[in-house]
Amino acid sequence: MADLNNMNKKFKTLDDFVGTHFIYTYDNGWEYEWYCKNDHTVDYRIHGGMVAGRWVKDQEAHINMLTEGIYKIAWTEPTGTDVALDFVPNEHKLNGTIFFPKWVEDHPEITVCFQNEHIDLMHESREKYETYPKLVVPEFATITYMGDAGADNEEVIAEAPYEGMTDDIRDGKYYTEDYRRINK
Ligand SMILES: C=Cc1ccc(O)cc1
Repeated sequence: MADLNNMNKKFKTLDDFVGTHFIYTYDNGWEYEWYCKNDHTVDYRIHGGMVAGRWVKDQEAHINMLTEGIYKIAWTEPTGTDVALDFVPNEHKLNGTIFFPKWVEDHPEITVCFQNEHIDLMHESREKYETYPKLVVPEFATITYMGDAGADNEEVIAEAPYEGMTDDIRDGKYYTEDYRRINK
């Protein structure tokens, strides 16, 4: 049986981190949901902030354990946005830095979609609009949910975010005991 919301989980190894599903709120109020799908892939959904509504599956990422229980993840996106996350899950916190190209700051609505179905539009937009100056957003975040979804679970991030979704997940109303979606 998978642990749905295990805020007491203790992280030691990279294996402890892979397969974990997190929800967290940045100090600027932006709420994100992020899944370490395997040791080189992440899925995520954005619930609050400049690009709320955006969701992404199968983003390639560099995922490393820096020292016991501390993890660094970095990737570059089809939009040209770069992301670096430092997770300290045993303390329920992380530090994230997002480097947005100017065009995403100017036209965030273009990126608010299920990106996997609009990769060409992301590539066209990053050529068409301005890259610089970049908008750098460095923030600490507080983790409000940690679930053991297991690796390569396609049901974790499988639909667009909706109002109240993160409450449903935290309240145990969204996934079954074996971490499948309840309402499909
Ligand atoms: C732009 C993507 C993104 C995903 C997760 C996160 O914490 C910050 C940015």
